[in-house]
Amino acid sequence: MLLEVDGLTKSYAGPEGPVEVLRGVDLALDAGRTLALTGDSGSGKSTLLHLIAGLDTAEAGRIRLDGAEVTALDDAGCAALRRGRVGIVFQQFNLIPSLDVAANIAFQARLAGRHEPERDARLAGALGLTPHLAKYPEQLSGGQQQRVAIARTLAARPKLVLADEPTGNLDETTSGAVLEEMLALVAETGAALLMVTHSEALAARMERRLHLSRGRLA
Ligand SMILES: Nc1ncnc2c1ncn2[C@@H]1O[C@H](COP(=O)(O)OP(=O)(O)OP(=O)(O)O)[C@@H](O)[C@H]1O
Repeated sequence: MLLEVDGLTKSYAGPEGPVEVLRGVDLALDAGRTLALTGDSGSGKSTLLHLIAGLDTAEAGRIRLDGAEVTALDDAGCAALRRGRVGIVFQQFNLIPSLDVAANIAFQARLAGRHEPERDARLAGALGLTPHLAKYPEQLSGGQQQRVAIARTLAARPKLVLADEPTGNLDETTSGAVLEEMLALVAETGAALLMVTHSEALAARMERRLHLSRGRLA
């Protein structure tokens, strides 16, 4: 199993004491599989993705990813895991302002030691970024920046893609292209895809769907 989550619990401080957002979440995802994660706004979907990526810590429970115990790693260990094996497409694009689009797309693949210029070029073409390769992030629209962030993640060929509403700012045609590229990565490399989405059409393209409600997945 590529990803196993057992009994994950997470609370945040609220005005009247801790509020439990996740109350014992269990999840298993195998390599080469796709899973849609749905749930109302504020149900804890982003929180779960952050915990899996090792960007935040849980109070209880266990996350195992590709043989590593994420919940037992320190910050440096989590960073190394993300660099090598996990691709993150979150709502903050985190592009590097001093690098042009081409260098932003190549950045993570270079860090992971897996840079292939032909792959970058193909992704840029598929996501409509070829005319923008020499531009800087500040010269792009929100949707263009989002596509650069997606291309950067897919260029690095991670074993697990964690995507939080990856097509939120995109029109239907571009959303379709993004989904096709994510599914192509799954088909080519056996990556697993865990996608948070409010879109019925996107969720329907995933093999499985889980709904987060009252702190639990069903
Ligand atoms: N750093 C934080 N401190 C306190 N509360 C937080 C924090 N982050 C999230 N929360 C709360 O935890 C709950 C879950 O938030 P989360 O962002 O995981 O929801 P979500 O399902 O991803 O929502 P959306 O679909 O609107 O993006 C919300 O009630 C939110 O207010």
